[in-house]
Amino acid sequence: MSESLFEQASQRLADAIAHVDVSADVIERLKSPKASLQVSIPVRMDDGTLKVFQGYRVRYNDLRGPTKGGIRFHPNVNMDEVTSLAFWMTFKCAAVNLPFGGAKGGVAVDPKQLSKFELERLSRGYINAIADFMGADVDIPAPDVQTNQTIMGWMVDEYSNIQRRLCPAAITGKPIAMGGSLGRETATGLGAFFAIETLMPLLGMHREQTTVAVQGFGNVGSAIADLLSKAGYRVVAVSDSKGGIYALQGLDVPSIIQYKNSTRTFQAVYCQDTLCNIVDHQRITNEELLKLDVDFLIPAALENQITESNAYDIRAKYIFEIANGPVTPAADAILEKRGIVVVPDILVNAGGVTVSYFEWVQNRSGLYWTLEEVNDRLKHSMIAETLSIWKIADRKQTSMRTAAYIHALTRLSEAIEAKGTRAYFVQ
Ligand SMILES: NC(=O)C1=CN([C@@H]2O[C@H](COP(=O)(O)OP(=O)(O)OC[C@H]3O[C@@H](n4cnc5c(N)ncnc54)[C@H](OP(=O)(O)O)[C@@H]3O)[C@@H](O)[C@H]2O)C=CC1
Ligand SMILES: O=C(O)CCC(=O)C(=O)O
Repeated sequence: MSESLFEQASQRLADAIAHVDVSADVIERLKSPKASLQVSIPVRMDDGTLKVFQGYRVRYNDLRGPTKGGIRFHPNVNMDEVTSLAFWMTFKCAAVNLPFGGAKGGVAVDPKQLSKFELERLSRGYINAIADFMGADVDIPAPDVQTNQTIMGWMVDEYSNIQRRLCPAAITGKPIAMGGSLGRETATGLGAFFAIETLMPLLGMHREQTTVAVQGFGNVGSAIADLLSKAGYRVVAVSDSKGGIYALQGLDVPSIIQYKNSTRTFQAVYCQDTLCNIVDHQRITNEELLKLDVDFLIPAALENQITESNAYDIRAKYIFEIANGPVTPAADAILEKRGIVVVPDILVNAGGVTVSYFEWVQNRSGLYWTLEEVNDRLKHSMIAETLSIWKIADRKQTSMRTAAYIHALTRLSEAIEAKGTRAYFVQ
């Protein structure tokens, strides 16, 4: 029988434990989620029929602070996936030293099939169903796959209505007009950019000679492609759920973003040489994109994209995981043997939750920051944590992933030990 996603995720912890002096209590506390909730969400559809959707929220661990993590709307959402994502959030928040634990949520739905009003009713219904499970000091949701600022706006409004007071700090990634932070929308991409730029000199790489392929062209994929191409990297391939586009001489990313925003698909881009400003571009599949001969491969879509069945075909020199969990543990082992360096999700994509933290701080203090302030703080944090993880990998002779888990586990262990054992745990 194949392993569940959560069993795979847990292996990352096992790899790190071998390198850190942590007590059996700490390991035991981190093996399972603190609380998991599954809810049925009845939604009145525009045609008058009633549909019930399944929603999930998992609070994995709150020993470093209230739990934090996004909400995903996707047909494949299930408890195993949400638990894994909540586990990764726990280690991500600790890896970049945020005073948060980890959580994640989602609804099994294809939001592309819903009207805007149906989507709003579903979003409000989800919050209604999990309202007792969340809050600014308990659990703070945010956007993830196929959710965005608008949806967070409906959600925070619904939560505030339930509480009969404004609760901006209960959800981050909101519209600016509702207390959202400047810079949150681009934060995941920008955080990844700072991590990459920090590593460039250490890897002996130069922007202009570096080719990049990005899988996934949503919030984070389009942002990182744009930032890298503007900084002089050669972005040669991008893709969305329908397939990708490749041009050896480099793509005109801003034109593709504009086209994607107006059509929601790359299909049109393939046929629009003038819009892409490229002559020799070709259409590729997502599987082909992963196997391109590039310097940097950036998975920015979903988990389990690089597995033992395609890991031997990967030709990139470095993989920067912006998606959560795009490389399986079995693939990791193969890539490591082949000398391909994987820079892990819990570091590379931590910019989003970092600016979510800044949003929460601003909501609670009532003092709002400039975009420059937000981005400067993000930059400072990403550089510091990337260098710490790089140094651990060097000192302990481990992969960057294991180093990131060692870094996070050390902080989690301190929090767990500091709390001590409550009397009722002792027989
Ligand atoms: N949003 C955030 O702040 C954060 C996101 N992440 C992670 O980044 C990843 C992407 O999230 P985000 O950008 O927000 O999500 P979006 O929904 O904005 O974008 C997802 C992108 O992936 C594409 N996609 C979906 N399925 C596939 C597939 N099978 N092959 C290739 N591309 C596919 C989508 O295509 P199409 O456009 O056709 O739908 C879309 O372009 C996720 O793993 C998420 O957990 C991590 C940290 C923070
Ligand atoms: O911004 C947040 O709180 C969470 C972002 C998220 O879901 C993630 O990092 O995977």
